[in-house]
Amino acid sequence: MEAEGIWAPQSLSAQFEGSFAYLTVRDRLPTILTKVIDTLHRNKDSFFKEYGEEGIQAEKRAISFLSRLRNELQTDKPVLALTDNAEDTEAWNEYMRRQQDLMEDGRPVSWFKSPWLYVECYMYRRIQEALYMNPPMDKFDGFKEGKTQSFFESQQAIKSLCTYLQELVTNMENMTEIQLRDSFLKLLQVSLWGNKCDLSISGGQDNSQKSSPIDSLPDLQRFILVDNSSMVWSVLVAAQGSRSSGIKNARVDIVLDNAGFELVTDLVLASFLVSAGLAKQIRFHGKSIPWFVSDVTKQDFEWTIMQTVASNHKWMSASGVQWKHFMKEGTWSYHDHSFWTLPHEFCDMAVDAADLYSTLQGSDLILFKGDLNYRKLTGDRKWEHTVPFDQALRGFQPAPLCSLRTLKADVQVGLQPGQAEKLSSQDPDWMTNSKYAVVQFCGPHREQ
Ligand SMILES: O=P(O)(O)OC[C@H]1O[C@](O)(CO)[C@@H](O)[C@@H]1O
Ligand SMILES: [Mn+2]
Repeated sequence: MEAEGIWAPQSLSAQFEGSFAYLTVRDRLPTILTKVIDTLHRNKDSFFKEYGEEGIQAEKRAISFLSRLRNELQTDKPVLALTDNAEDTEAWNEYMRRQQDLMEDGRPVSWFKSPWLYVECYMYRRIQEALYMNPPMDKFDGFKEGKTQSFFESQQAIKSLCTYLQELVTNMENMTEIQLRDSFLKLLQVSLWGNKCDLSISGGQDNSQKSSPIDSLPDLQRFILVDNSSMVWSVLVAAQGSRSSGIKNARVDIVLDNAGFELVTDLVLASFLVSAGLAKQIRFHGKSIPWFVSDVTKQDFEWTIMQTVASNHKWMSASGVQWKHFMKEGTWSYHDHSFWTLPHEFCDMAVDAADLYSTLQGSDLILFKGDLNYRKLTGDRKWEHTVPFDQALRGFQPAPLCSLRTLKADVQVGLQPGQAEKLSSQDPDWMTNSKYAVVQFCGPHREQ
């Protein structure tokens, strides 16, 4: 397969029976749809209270739409064009035509025959269509309850992380560069392992952080298969150097993944970067519609900061107050772009979302959180494990970038020869059980 003249292997797909993609489309996706349907049922009374009979009728129509969708999926029907006239509808339909052109012998694009990345994203967009088509349901987030619950279930870990952050901030002035580096590396790893806590891999089951995140780090170190953290540090230090010479202010972009505990770990890392003077500006990127069960939307982002402020734990609330202030003064900002909820591989961004690509070019470092972002970075393809990360990016290089990801899908590049074979013999599920992680960097850097 060729895109922009750069060769890439086949896409992962449910057409390969027994593959993780196959099991996801067969088992996990219908379960997620069933949960959304249940959630709508359970909220019937509140729809009635808020919107009266109109609310109940809209809920019924959305449920029947979702039941049909589940049936289409389970019986491998052709995927349908979207009809909701939203901002991104045409982009989705255009992408469907592109997929159709890739099908051999003119078979229709369908759930089990097409690329996994495409059909999985498509399912979440169809859930949104069910709501868009049935106002006043269009504002409803069927995953909100799960995200809220995962935040509350991780309270202990959040408190201990915020306490750690506030201690660092208090002692920052007396810290040597080595201590600063050490603290940065710890918080980067906390943000990395925060990615274990998504709700999509567990079909919406509790996956929250229970133990102290800092204390767990030494035991987890050996599960990091590629660790380019020192390159990330070098890039930050270099950007800071140019800032002191008055050339620019270092800007870090964080492409967020999940709400709940993971989001807090990202906020803590971002808070540290600003307090330590390693970044002057942080731009968070989130989703504009509910996505992959637990992904952060603007509403989740604001809610999380508000809840942190309102905590009765001294250091948690102090952290929340600080974050609210960062947002107010513009040091932090939240952005969403429809591209993050399209099915495209990131190598398409320069052409298909040129505005987003050029915005990202202004960054000194982009952190991509989580598994789905990794799948999009590498195109979710059957790469050999030893292919270099920058090759799998196929020209996607808006700025120095780093993926922080626990492995939940069977695509992994940039390993040493023999490393994958050894892992397979020790732990056959190493690519999907989220026990392993990578900190994978691409971009120019100087070792510090
Ligand atoms: O929240 P993350 O880390 O992007 O993970 C999303 C999950 O959804 C999947 O895309 C599969 O449903 C996996 O790749 C991953 O388990
Ligand atoms: Mn996610």
